[in-house]
Amino acid sequence: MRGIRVEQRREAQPGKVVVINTGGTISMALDEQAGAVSIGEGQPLHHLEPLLRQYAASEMVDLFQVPSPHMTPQMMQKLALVVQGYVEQDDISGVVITHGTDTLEETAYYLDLTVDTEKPIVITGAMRSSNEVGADGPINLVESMRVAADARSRGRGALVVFNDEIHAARFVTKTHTSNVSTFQSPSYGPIGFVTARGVSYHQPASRLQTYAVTRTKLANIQLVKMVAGMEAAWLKWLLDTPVDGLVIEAMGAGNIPPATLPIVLQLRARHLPIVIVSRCYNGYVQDVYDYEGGGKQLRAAGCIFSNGLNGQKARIRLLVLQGAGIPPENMQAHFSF
Ligand SMILES: NC(=O)C[C@H](N)C(=O)O
Repeated sequence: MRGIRVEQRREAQPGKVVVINTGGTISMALDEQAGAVSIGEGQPLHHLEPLLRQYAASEMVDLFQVPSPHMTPQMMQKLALVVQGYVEQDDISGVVITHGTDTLEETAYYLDLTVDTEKPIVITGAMRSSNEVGADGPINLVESMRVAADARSRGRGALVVFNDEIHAARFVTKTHTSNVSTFQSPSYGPIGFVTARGVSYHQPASRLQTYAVTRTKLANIQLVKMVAGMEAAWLKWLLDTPVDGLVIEAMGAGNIPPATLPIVLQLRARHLPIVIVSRCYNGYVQDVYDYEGGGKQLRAAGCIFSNGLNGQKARIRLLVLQGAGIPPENMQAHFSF
């Protein structure tokens, strides 16, 4: 143990790490009798504060107490403002956020896109609740603390720390319903590891553009997944609903079933921004196919092709871009990064 702490002190930044709790399994407990996991009363993670202080000066605050399927873009926006407020304080060197894992990647990506700072922002959670054998919450929280307190974590945007791995918010996704190694970055892998001796990165720090969300009313962006034999009727509601944008999880390299194409063309005729991503979890979408519903037709209709983001993250990106007032004609450039 002493070795870990010595290494940690050497790399720690002078300031304090703020831990912001938002809920999730990390702050839940298993009720043996009911056989179900649920959110507890009070301040579930505060008993860990003495442990966390062994690694860095810290302060813990409770913002939300929700399971992450209850998370909304409005709550993400509120969290981003709170985080921005903390990172602008000189005595704070980084922020850790505890969050449910189901939508953790969406919140992480929202923060990555909107919080303007070089300071580390780390998001973590747990797959096993606090009183289950092998609970992973405490170790994930301690490791997040070590990452947030480490000067080498600066300038990397929002990071997801889970199961000894450090992932970039842009690439990471939840891949397993129950395994503690659920967070993976398909195609890219983790950008670093948390080891017994310290925090280690195998990629240089890189930070992409952030956006100031200036519009108070968040855009209404829908996400639709294409399936074999999909008919127009499944999409017709989009013509009667006031939506601000649409993300289509298309097939393969970016193609849709022919019956759905007329609806997409009608939506484009109304200048609705439509972002194409793939159902595949590896690779980019491209306009390579020239058949009914093929990528070439989607591109010709002015659909935006995204660079390897999954559907839920492309939705967050479009939401942020609209919130930042990026004009529709510039959207493609902001999806080609
Ligand atoms: N492991 C978890 O945190 C899952 C939980 N359903 C949540 O996202 O809040």
